[in-house]
Amino acid sequence: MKTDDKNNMPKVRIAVIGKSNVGKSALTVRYLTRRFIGEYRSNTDLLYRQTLTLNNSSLEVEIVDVCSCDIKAFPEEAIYWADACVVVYDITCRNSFNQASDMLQRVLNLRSQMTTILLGNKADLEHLRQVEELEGRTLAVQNNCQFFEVSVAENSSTIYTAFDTVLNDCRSIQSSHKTRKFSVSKMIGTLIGNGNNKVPHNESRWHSRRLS
Ligand SMILES: Nc1nc2c(ncn2[C@@H]2O[C@H](COP(=O)(O)OP(=O)(O)OP(=O)(O)O)[C@@H](O)[C@H]2O)c(=O)[nH]1
Repeated sequence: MKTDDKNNMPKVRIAVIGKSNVGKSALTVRYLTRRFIGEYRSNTDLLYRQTLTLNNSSLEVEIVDVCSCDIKAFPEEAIYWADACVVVYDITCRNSFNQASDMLQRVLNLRSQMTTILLGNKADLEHLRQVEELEGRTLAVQNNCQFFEVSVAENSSTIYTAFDTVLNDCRSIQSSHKTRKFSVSKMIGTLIGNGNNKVPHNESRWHSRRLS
């Protein structure tokens, strides 16, 4: 299990990706603070760190909010860094759905076992809808991930369900890795490596932010 070196607290890292303007920053800030920030302009990737309580235990959560990524500038580094990925689109923007579809494929090509969810945002704008809920659900099924439709603006409770699903899934994977690690000899571990298959990443280039 990934732990914080200082206090042994379990840690889960999440990458939030999707086309520009789908609400990635608003979603991240809403989840961590329950506040809605209407205009959130940023031209850099932001790394949020927060200690949360999940199932009565403390958990260090790190979320990288990848700014305006598209398929040409796919955030590979963030995908290798993270334990889980939240792919966001805007239900009023067909193009953002198409990009989410490409991104899902790309994520799963890089890390086929990664915990991934698909999230359709701006459900409050029903009159402007361009992507039916069933299309989102179908895309998620095709990519073997969970699907949620939410409105960050209206503070849908589904936002918290979605993130809790991700965190619970990551923690159970981390626990099973930990158990497995102790059940094989150090020699085998040395020979086969840790199986992370991760490329080096430079976390320091992300702007770090702690919200309260
Ligand atoms: N109506 C509505 N607007 C939303 C919702 N979520 C976010 N927005 C608005 O959508 C716009 C974009 O939100 P951001 O959070 O900046 O989107 P982003 O994906 O981080 O954008 P980039 O930083 O450009 O990648 C802002 O004007 C938000 O107020 C929502 O659920 N409903």
